[in-house]
Amino acid sequence: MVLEIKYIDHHDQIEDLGHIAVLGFFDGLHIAHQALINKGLELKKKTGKKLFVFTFDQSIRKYLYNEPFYYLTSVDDKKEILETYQVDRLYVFKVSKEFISLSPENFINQYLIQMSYLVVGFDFTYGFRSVGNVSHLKAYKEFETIVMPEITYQDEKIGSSKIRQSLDEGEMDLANYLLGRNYQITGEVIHGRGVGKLLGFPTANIDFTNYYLPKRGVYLTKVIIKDKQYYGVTNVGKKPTFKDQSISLETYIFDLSKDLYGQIITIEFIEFMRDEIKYSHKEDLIKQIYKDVERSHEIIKRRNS
Ligand SMILES: Cc1cc2nc3c(=O)[nH]c(=O)nc-3n(C[C@H](O)[C@H](O)[C@H](O)COP(=O)(O)O)c2cc1C
Ligand SMILES: Nc1ncnc2c1ncn2[C@@H]1O[C@H](COP(=O)(O)OP(=O)(O)O)[C@@H](O)[C@H]1O
Repeated sequence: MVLEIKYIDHHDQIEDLGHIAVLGFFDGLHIAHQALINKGLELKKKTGKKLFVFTFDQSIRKYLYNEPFYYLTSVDDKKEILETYQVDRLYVFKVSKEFISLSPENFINQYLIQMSYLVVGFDFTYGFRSVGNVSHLKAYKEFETIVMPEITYQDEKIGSSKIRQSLDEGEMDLANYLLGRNYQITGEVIHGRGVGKLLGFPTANIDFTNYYLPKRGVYLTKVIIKDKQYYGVTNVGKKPTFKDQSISLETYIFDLSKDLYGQIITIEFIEFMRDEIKYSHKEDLIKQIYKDVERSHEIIKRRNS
């Protein structure tokens, strides 16, 4: 099903009447977010109404504090995931000074008053200074508000902070469990320094822009290129063996030999294998990468058996 995507700003109004709106920033679109979407889907099946998801183009908190935001899922990632859920439309609020100044009442009146159902999480807040909350929403008689309770994992709230923490620790099994899929980064293949080919391991360097990077080191990954799937070994890091200290995300892709520059590819992180090492001789790094490739084949076998 093709999902329609509409960006809206503080001038826009929503013309559709009587549908289901699931609201949230949804960074990660993890299993707790998926519970909200599933609730919306259940209502859609029961009532025949359309299912809309409302999200924001960036984190309002980071916008307020003027901090950079490193996301777990881009808007395009969210669109792709929601396509598998029979969501009819994705509305993306464009965060701006005017948008965040909307009072809670104006926010509801402008965008949501004509909906039949609102589905939100227990800690959802909205409107200027986030003063609108779920009890305010429940007071509206125009629509029914369904509040989804907190979902926990080992007594902790499942959320993007917990996922970021597991990515920081290289705990990919936990991160991927909480996400309900493998953590992935999609971006354009850009030029590196051309050293990879000289080492005998050409690597596709990805422009990861504002994505949250997992712990520095070497990973077994899956690589998706135009719907075809490969395995690879990915290095996230500063390549301490060399002088260049910039962080890169680069992958040696198995069973592939072609020019990838300019293509948009997806890297899925499966398992953290080791930390980055600073070698005095590049020959030792080459030997280590041979070992990484060998070990990654063993991991693939173990995981697929
Ligand atoms: C599987 C793998 C493991 C790597 N491990 C290390 C490492 O431990 N230390 C290091 O300095 N660089 C490591 N690298 C990065 C290489 O140094 C890098 O691929 C090379 O510098 C090529 O950079 P380029 O893409 O800019 O040409 C690794 C790369 C791969 C693909
Ligand atoms: N198996 C492969 N895995 C990754 N990239 C490959 C592979 N085969 C060919 N390439 C191509 O080679 C380029 C990488 O070569 P490399 O010397 O590492 O250059 P750069 O420093 O620009 O990344 C990739 O961007 C891609 O176009």
